[in-house]
Amino acid sequence: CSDELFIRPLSLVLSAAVRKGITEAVARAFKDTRVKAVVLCGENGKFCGGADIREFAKAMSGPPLVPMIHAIEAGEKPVVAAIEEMALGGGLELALGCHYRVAHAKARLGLPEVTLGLLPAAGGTQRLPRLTGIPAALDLITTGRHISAQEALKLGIVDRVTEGNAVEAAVELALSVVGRPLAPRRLSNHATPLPADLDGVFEEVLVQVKRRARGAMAPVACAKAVRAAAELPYSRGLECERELMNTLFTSGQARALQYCFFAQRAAGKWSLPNGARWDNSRPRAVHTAGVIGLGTMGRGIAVCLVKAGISVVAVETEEKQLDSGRRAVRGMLERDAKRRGVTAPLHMITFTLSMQQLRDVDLVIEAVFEDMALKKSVFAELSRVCRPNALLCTNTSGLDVDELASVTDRPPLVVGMHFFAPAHVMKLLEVICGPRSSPETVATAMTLGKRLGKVSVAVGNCPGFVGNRMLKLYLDQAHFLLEEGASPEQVDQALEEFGFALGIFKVADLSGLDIGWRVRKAAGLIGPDVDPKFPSRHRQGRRYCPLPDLLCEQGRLGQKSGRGWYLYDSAGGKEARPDPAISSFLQEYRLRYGISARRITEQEVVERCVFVLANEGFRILEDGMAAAPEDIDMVYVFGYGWPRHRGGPMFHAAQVGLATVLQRLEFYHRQNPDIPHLQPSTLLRRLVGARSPPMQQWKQHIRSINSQL
Ligand SMILES: CCCCCCCC/C=C\C/C=C/C(=O)SCCNC(=O)CCNC(=O)[C@H](O)C(C)(C)COP(=O)(O)OP(=O)(O)OC[C@H]1O[C@@H](n2cnc3c(N)ncnc32)[C@H](O)[C@@H]1OP(=O)(O)O
Repeated sequence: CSDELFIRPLSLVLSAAVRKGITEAVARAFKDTRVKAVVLCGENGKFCGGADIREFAKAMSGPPLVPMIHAIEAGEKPVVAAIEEMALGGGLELALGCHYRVAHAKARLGLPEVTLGLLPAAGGTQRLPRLTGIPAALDLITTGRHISAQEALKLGIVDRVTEGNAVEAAVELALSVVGRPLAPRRLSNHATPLPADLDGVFEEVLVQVKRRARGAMAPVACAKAVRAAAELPYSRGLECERELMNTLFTSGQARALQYCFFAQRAAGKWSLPNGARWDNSRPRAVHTAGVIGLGTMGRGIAVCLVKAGISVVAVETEEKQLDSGRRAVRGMLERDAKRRGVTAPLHMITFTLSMQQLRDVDLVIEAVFEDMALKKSVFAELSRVCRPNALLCTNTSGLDVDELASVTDRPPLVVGMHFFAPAHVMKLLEVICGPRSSPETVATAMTLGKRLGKVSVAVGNCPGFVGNRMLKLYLDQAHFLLEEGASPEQVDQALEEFGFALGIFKVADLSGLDIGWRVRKAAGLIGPDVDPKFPSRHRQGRRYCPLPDLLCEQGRLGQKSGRGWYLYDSAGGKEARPDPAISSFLQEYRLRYGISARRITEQEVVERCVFVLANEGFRILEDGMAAAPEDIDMVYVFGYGWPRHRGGPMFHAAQVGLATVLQRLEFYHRQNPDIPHLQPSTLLRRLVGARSPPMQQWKQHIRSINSQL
């Protein structure tokens, strides 16, 4: 119309073309005497998802963001951002350069650059603190969390929130402010409001960020940039922001985190050998679900389902377990509802001792004890009870999904849904596609995972699937290192320095050492043929470490018994302390077997534990149990505490250099010829022979792809 001009970016992201479009249109609008005010909005009801991450890997082209935003802020006509759906990263920075901001009530705002190993380098670290003050800006910039429009209003980030049409509300606001002075609306002119204890605030944030993401550079750089906003004038703060960004931009960490962003999305695009794919297979609607077994896993799964709006029938076999399950699930739902200020949806879950109650559900997730015979009896019973088209899913962590399917009347409707403990918190869902799982079944499980807020990764049906198959070898290395002279705390410290949230022995104590003990018994590694007093260090033709079995025999089961690889204050205690008894136990063990302890370096701990993961990842690719290295990496990042800023074991191997990984594995294998998993995989050798092509080309080097997916 005659006195206003709409400028519409062309897409979700601030690509070079979009920046060009905005720069030119704003210049035109500022020049055009008929235009009194400008409203900036997005296409298709989405304001902006930020800079185009794909452009970061290319040479910079198109107008840069910083001067573009500066020109908007410096303009003599009011510019109002109409924020629909989202203003993220560079998108929010663009909005902060506008003189006013109107958001739709459902919009989300945030500066998630830190999650990509970067910082908001289009003036965001300088403008936001001037608007909200230091603590709120530090929180948003160092965590990257998204906030609602209501929270943004409270923080002063937006001027108005509307339930109606945000563009219309922005136009109304724009017209109402024509002629008002713009200088007070330019955030770069503002002085940053300072907290009384500036040093204290920053010290606390640095402690928090280091705890949250050990070894990650970006959160620390983000805090430094905000500090510049507290101490320097805007223009100097901007320089500091740029310098910090330069360092981050070229770092391996930023590359790894951006890789994770795309790998996470790629994992959703599954395909099966029969041609079924994410985009040609329709998932079933799931309104009601059954959960069988209310142990730790079943409880978490039931909570996830209810929170996603699915009615649940939860089944247990005995009154006592049912009661404690009911209390636990209700407690979790109530705490969650309290935190979110809503009513707990307790009416959506029924607790019962009768399998008959599952007759009408759309899908069942079995989460009973990890025992094939027990699971088979449950699946046979489900076949009898459930409607013929109900999906039957198992939360097994490693058993043969096809063997389970074979006892049912509907193998195509059977699929694995492997959740990770605690199931209502952990983001990973391994969807195990049995050879007979139908495309619709896989599509339903993958889509349900997404609906539950999980990162669903389709994997093949082999012992341990992807995650636990690799974990076993990682754990083996850690145990062998103890035999050779390391202590649990030394191994854990090296892994935590590498970036793992928790070292492997702390994780083992947390999960319970008896879990692996039971699995080893079932695999015939412990049994009547093994002398309990003097167990051999070789089983089934390879080196075996009986240390964890010996610990379990002493009743040291981890946190739950107050003692495991570490000592805890009490049963269930959380604070792990090194235990002198473990040190003597290891010394006696080495003495008994004639092992002379040697000094083990941090490098050896990390290389053996981490390279063995990647080595098995290559074998998994060769076996067709994962469709791509990205899938393996996402399993490790979202399910096993792998440090995101190192991309995943496969990405890390590529970063270190495949030739180096090969050479180090050969070295360790020469030292330990009885550990077959240190022997480099065929695919790794072939890739090195082909001069280490990029990850996207790895699959081309598998001789005969026998995809199980
Ligand atoms: C030497 C120094 C030089 C420095 C020069 C650089 C200056 C930089 C200045 C400023 C820094 C600003 C940085 C940024 O803005 S970084 C980006 C920040 N934004 C984000 O992190 C948001 C990322 N996106 C999301 O969170 C979500 O995608 C969403 C909320 C926007 C939408 O979610 P949803 O509807 O679930 O869709 P998908 O996630 O599936 O995404 C759809 C599709 O779009 C792709 N995509 C999304 N966001 C981006 C993006 N920012 N860049 C590129 N591509 C993006 C996504 O990958 C999907 O693609 P598909 O899989 O191919 O379908």
